[in-house]
Amino acid sequence: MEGRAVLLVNLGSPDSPSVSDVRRYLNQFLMDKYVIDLPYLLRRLIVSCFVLPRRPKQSAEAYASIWWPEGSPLKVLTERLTEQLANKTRAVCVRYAMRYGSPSIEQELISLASRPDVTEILVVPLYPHYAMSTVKTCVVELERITRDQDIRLPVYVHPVFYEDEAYIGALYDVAKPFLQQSYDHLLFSYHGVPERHIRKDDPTGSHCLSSADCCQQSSVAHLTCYRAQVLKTTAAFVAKAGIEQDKYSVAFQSRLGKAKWLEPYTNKQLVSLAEQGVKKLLVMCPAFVSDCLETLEEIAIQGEEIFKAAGGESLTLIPCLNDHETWAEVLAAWWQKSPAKLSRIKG
Ligand SMILES: C=CC1=C(C)c2cc3[nH]c(cc4nc(cc5[nH]c(cc1n2)c(C)c5CCC(=O)O)C(CCC(=O)O)=C4C)c(C)c3C=C
Ligand SMILES: [Fe+2]
Ligand SMILES: [Fe+2]
Repeated sequence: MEGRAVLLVNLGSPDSPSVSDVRRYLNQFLMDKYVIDLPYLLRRLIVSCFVLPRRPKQSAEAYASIWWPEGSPLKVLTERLTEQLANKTRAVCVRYAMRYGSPSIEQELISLASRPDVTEILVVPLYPHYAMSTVKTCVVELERITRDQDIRLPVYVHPVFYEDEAYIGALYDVAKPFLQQSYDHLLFSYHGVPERHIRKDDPTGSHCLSSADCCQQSSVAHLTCYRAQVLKTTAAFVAKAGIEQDKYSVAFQSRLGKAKWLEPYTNKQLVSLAEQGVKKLLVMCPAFVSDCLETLEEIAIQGEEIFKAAGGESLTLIPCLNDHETWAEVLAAWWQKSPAKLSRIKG
């Protein structure tokens, strides 16, 4: 692996919680055709007329409530993970980039490719599960950059790792101290996606979301089915942690717009759990590798309010993998993976 550099890629955050920075970030994010997958003019209309007039102010307030003195939690945690990984590998260089905002993938890829000691680059998208709005957009962006910038050295992408034993082990290491305390229920809250995204990516054209148990049947469609993959993460985690079937459930958060997203929705599930008599609730969010607005604000602040208003007593958020030592060790083992287990970007 001599000459291999590593680039960790996360989603991104605004530069600051000011309304103008949040507006710029939301515009870049939501104008991505893999996030709002509509024809350009319709997407432009929706983003400009329905999202940008009001959402930046609301989101800026939410960001301000979780912002750290060093910056956005997602960005600071990705930076700390990068440092940990650099200390644990012999990679010539370990850097991070953000799909939206800064530092951009383009800037970091150009900088790595221009170093004489770098002979190949391993990109690790920090998403355990495939989704067009996360992994696909990242791969398409890498293809564009290598083509436009004429990057000739091999650029490899690490595959999704939703049921990788080491990843599940790291999730368990982080969660163990919380699971050892008394709790009534564990909720797995995954970022949602529109159902349309899942159907669009289904290579069979007919399997995904065709029945309530389609994700339990074996199908080639699961290579790109976000729902099947998050259910596999959940199953692997509860098997590892020995959690009984009546003590956990799965829900999907962060819905935007009027389209149907994966169900059940987290906010409704929080009310339903409280109404069923759950008092002490644990929530973990394995779709996020780093704590961010969606965990620290949507779950730990808003989610707690919803749960308590419906009769629950406490909601405890289990942190994401962040810069946990075990997670950095898992990544340190992955950096040496042979090209046969990675996919190469076609420039
Ligand atoms: C159509 C809209 C969106 C899709 C689809 C979507 C998928 C998706 N997102 C993440 C991870 C994160 N999303 C975050 C914030 C965020 N997401 C959307 C919209 C969609 N996401 C918006 C508009 C925002 C911005 C905040 C807001 O205004 O609500 C974040 C947090 C970033 C941070 O700065 O902390 C993450 C992380 C995944 C994994 C995913 C699909 C599986
Ligand atoms: Fe999102
Ligand atoms: Fe499926």
